[in-house]
Amino acid sequence: MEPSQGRDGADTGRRKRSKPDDIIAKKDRHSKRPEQVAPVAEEPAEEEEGHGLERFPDFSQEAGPTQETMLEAARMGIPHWLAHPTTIDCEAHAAIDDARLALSAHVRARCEAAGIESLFAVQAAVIPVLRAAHTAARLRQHMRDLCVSAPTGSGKTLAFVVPIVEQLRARVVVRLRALVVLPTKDLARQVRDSFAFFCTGTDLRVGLATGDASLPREQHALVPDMGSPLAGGSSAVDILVCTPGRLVDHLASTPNFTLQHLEFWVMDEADRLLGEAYQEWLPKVQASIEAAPVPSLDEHGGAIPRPDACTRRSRSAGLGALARPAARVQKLLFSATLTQNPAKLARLRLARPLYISVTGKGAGGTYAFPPTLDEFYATCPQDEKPLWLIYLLWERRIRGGVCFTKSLEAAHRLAQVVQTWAAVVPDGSWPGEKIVVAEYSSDLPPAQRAQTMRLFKQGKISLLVCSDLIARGMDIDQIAAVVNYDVPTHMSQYTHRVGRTARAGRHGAAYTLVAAPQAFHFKKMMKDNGHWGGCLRAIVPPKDALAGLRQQYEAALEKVGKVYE
Ligand SMILES: Nc1ncnc2c1ncn2[C@@H]1O[C@H](COP(=O)(O)OP(=O)(O)OP(=O)(O)O)[C@@H](O)[C@H]1O
Repeated sequence: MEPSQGRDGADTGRRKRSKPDDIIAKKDRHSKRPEQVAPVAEEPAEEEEGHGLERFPDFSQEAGPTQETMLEAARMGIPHWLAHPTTIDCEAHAAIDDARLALSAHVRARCEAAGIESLFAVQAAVIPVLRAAHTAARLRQHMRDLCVSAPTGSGKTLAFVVPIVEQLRARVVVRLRALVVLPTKDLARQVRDSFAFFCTGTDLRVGLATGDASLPREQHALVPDMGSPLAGGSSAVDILVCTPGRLVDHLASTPNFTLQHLEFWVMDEADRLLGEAYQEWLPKVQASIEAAPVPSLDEHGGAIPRPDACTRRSRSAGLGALARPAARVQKLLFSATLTQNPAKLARLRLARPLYISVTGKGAGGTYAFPPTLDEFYATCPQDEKPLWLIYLLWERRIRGGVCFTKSLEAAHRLAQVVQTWAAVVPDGSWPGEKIVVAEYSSDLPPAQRAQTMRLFKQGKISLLVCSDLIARGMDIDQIAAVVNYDVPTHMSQYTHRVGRTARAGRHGAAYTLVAAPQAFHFKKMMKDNGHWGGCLRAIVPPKDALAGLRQQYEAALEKVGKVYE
């Protein structure tokens, strides 16, 4: 039966067939995988926030905190600043030439080159704070650390890229002054590209340390002089974008690599960075920033600071009466799902922190979503989920879709089933163009991953099936829809996954397939986070709507089943 016929045609009954779960969730032993390569870090299972001390009182954004919720926050040990965010309306854009932003002609020209007509709410809120802090900080030690929470796709990257470039543009000597840490290589590359774009036309140099290149190569790219120890270190870059593990490698083994000149320390996807040890990166970076520079020895063996040691932070340590108070590194945390765990934030020793929270759809709950996102869910039998995915592809005309599964293995097998199904659908029977499905996972060779992404961006792939590799932070314009094939285990995972679409004011749709055993958990998770009711709409296919798709689906299932026999 053709899919198009089947929509109104009758089902001829179900043949005996392999259960899709047996195929999709089977162990790896029969897997016909390409050559194994070192995997890229997958997004680990998110740690659930919201138990005991970690649970944040639910403040209504409109009404503001009541006396009761304030008391509750105090009782739970939540600091005042965390319980009282500065709330920004997501519609509060600002014109590029708005005087509060004080943007230079250079940055305005780069915005124009990027097609940016106005600044998004998070940018309009954060840029003036950072600009003012750095002008005033030279006179007064009043710089505040920032924690910024804003919906996915709301433009958080430029909220730190623009002010950092503005601040460093006028520097004379190259020093490592801005450190930007991200949890994965792909995200680090993406942010490096944003810096590179805004630094074009300036002398500023941007470095990347993710482990993509060998350690010696990275060392030479970052530190021009590794010969003898220099009190002030040595740097070939002003801005370093890195992953935490590689940063620790450089701190441990790159001569003259130093953080003593830092002015900005950005943690993007901060909740993920704070949620994992990454070789104890956090205390190591803190120790390195706070360490006094190593004095050089003069010819008489006395310790004197070499001229380069007169850094902002070493002045107070080395120059006695001439000492000025040490400048501080400004810490900037960004995430769509910023941790509200006071214990985790306390590890950062934030100074006079300011918490900026940009609203979105679902304001009032802990998580905010892009206002341009439409969310749906469909309750279906566990062993028919692939068929329901095919139904969504067909009925919702999903093109430029990303489908998230719970594991690499599940992604691999699901991709095989849907690919095989697409191949058995006779030409002409599918409304619109041919469906092309591809797998995108961390255990594919990097070249194959890059090629798949290229084809997806060119619109030659209709659906990418993947695990959580690109669930967080990845900014891909072409994603028009997200499918949660497996229900996310935590609300933050749901937020990041669905946030791959509906970015930068574009429309997008998110679909979640909820198998009966997960229905209770899914509904509870949504309700507990104030994201039920009008937020999601149920998809209920008309009777027999799936019948017409079943024949080819079962044929595909059987074919794939044979591979694993
Ligand atoms: N002012 C602007 N005008 C138009 N487009 C913008 C503007 N600012 C950012 N963008 C675009 O919006 C998209 C999303 O931005 P960005 O990746 O910074 O989002 P994000 O808030 O970091 O999302 P996530 O939480 O998912 O990481 C990017 O493609 C970016 O180029």
